[in-house]
Parts: sequence; structure tokens; C-alpha cells
Amino acid sequence: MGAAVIVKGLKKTFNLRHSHSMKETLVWLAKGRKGDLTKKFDALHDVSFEIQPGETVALLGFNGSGKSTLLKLISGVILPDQGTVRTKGRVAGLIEVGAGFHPDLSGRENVYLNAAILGMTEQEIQEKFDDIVAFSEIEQFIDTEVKFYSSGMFLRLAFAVAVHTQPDIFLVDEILAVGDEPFQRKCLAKIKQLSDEGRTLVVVSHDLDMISRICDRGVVLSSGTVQFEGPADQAVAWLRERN
Ligand SMILES: Nc1ncnc2c1ncn2[C@@H]1O[C@H](COP(=O)(O)OP(=O)(O)OP(=O)(O)O)[C@@H](O)[C@H]1O
Repeated sequence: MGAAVIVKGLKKTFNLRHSHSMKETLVWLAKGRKGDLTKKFDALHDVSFEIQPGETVALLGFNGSGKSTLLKLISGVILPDQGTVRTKGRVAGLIEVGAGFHPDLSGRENVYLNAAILGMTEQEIQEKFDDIVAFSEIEQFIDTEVKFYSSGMFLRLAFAVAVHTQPDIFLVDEILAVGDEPFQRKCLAKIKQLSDEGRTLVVVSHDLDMISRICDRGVVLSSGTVQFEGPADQAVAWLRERN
């Protein structure tokens, strides 16, 4: 059985926008637009690792180290400038809560839209619709346009849809930040269940205790490169030592 995720030689560069003075812009124009007014920034470079099927892996690191960028590359919502990402099976998850939701559509319509984007057939969605809504606990607002939802309500519906797509690889970025405590516990239990069912999980979080509890392995990023890779508790300890 091959790896569930193979990341090889990844590089992601962003353009950093700066505000320029009128003078800088005029000089740049006078010089025939030579040189670049935007600065480039490598959010990730030379990142390689593999994740085996059924593993629960945490991406760790301080703010701005590149965790979310890496997760977005694994999910395919952004593309690398160099390197490759290979995934095996259905990938779903919570990358940016609310992404893939249309503000003018109701919760019900968005469940259909989002589940279809995540690869479910119409029949699958119909079969699971009630379970999705029950998990989200927002039945009362399911026919309300989602632009009126609170961030927690968004999270509830998005998480409910994502876990019901039966993903082989489930990606979670700071899911728990906007959920209330009972819903956080419910999400964690669901994540544990997915992991027990042998699904592959990739989690980004700053909650190091939670990571030690639920993850097998940790990949620590710093300034866009992998600094440590190993058992989750060792990765957490590595990061804490540098805190
Ligand atoms: N679309 C973008 N355009 C420009 N820079 C970006 C973009 N997305 C991310 N970056 C930059 O890339 C770096 C890595 O960002 P990323 O969100 O991956 O970090 P992170 O480790 O997830 O941080 P945090 O812990 O704060 O969530 C940051 O310096 C960020 O400003």
C-alpha cells in the first residue's frame, strides 16, 4: 500500500504587496518599468515528507511558519511553484471555514453545493442530509441564508458536511478556534472516530496538548522549511523547547 500523501520539494512563493510613494512609482515608470515593485516571499521551500494511510499527522510551527499554506497545497486549493503533491483517495476538510459556501444561498442549498464540491453524488447527499444537519445542530436555521450565520454556525455546517463525505484524507486547519466548547468536544470525538476507522488525518493547530493526545506524528515547520519530523510528543517537545 502506497503513501496517502507524498509531498516532494515543495516551494510556494507569494508576492508581497507594498504601498509605494508616488516618487518610487514615477522613477519605476521613467526607467521603463525595469525591476519589480513587488517583493517575493518564499512561504515554503524544499518541503518533502510522506504520510502513510491511517496516520494522524500534525503540522506544527509558530505563526507564519507555513502550516496553512502547506495544508492548502495538500488540499489542492493552491498550486506549488515547484515540487509535487500526491494524494490517494478522497480529500476533504476544513481549510478556510466558509470557503465553498455561497452567502446568498441557504444552509440547505450550501450543504448540497459544498458536498458536491467535495465529491459526493446527489444521492449520497440526499441520504446523508439529515445526519449532516443533525450533526451541525443548526436545524432551526437551515433555510436561512448563510450570510446571516455566525462564524460558529458556519463552522458547524462546514465541519458536518466535510466529515460526512467519508474522506480518505481529512485536513483540518484550526477548526476549533470558533466553535464553542461542546461542539469542539464533538468535533474531536468525530476526528478520533475517523482516525479509528483508518482514515488519514492532517491537522494544523496551536493546541499542543490536543496534538499530543490525538496525533501519531508531527512535522514542525519554521520559516517555510521542515525543522523536525517525528512522534507527536517529541515534535511538541521540540517546539516547546524553542518557545
Ligand atoms: N496569499 C498570500 N499572499 C501573500 N503572503 C501570504 C499569502 N498566504 C500566506 N502568506 C504568507 O506566508 C507565510 C505563511 O503563512 P501561513 O498562513 O501558511 O502560516 P501559518 O504557519 O499557518 O501561520 P499561523 O500559525 O499564524 O496560522 C506568512 O508570512 C503569510 O503572511
